Amino acid sequence: MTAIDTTMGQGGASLTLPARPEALTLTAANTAVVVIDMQNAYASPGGYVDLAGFDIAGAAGVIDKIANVLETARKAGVQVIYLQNGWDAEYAEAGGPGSPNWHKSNALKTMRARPELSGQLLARGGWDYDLVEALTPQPGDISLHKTRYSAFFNSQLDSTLRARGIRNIVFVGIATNVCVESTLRDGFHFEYFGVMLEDATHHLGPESMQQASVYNIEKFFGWVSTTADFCGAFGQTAP
Ligand SMILES: NC(=O)N/C=C\C(=O)O
Repeated sequence: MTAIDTTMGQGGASLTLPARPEALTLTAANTAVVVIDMQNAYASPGGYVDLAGFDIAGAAGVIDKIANVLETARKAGVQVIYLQNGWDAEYAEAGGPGSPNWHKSNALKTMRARPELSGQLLARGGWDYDLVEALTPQPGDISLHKTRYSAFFNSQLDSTLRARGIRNIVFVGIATNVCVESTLRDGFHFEYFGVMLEDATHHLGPESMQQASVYNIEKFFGWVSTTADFCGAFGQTAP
């Protein structure tokens, strides 16, 4: 099958990333790895999603996969961009009762139900907001803050990507069916090619959520690949 060419003839050493439903031809320079919300809130016992009653057993497994992806990306000269989800310590950025976010956020709901947790969940400056230690950003990586599920909303992600000529976003992180999919969908509408590494993402809710996102992305919004294929393709490029 012919690969889809995302380089638009702009030159640079191109490579082919195996993906479904089509392989993609891209360059290290026109690609970024976007790490969605690998914070204690989403991946550590005692973090927000654990306290809110979600099963986080599968989260630990994606940390190692993401670490491999990031190591390969940095060596290949692919820009690594971290997103962290949350709000200021006073939760003004979360919106008040006039915001759907105030009503739907399970972090805010958990704190309302358990006032002893007030101020602890997803508040900038706290442990819950911090990235998991194993995925600490390295020199050259970019860290951005976001306040809603989509990393494109009210953030610097689009300008950061456009200023660097990046057209392809490789997604890793948590949660597949919430912030990863929301961001990939918005990226699609902003003309980015979104590729999700299915084994470097983890869902919230039943396993069928992961499968539904994979189907949605493969069929409508982007491409699905794996850690092994990403590392195989980019591991052979000189920076
Ligand atoms: N990072 C995410 O996918 N977050 C999902 C839910 C939340 O932040 O409440």
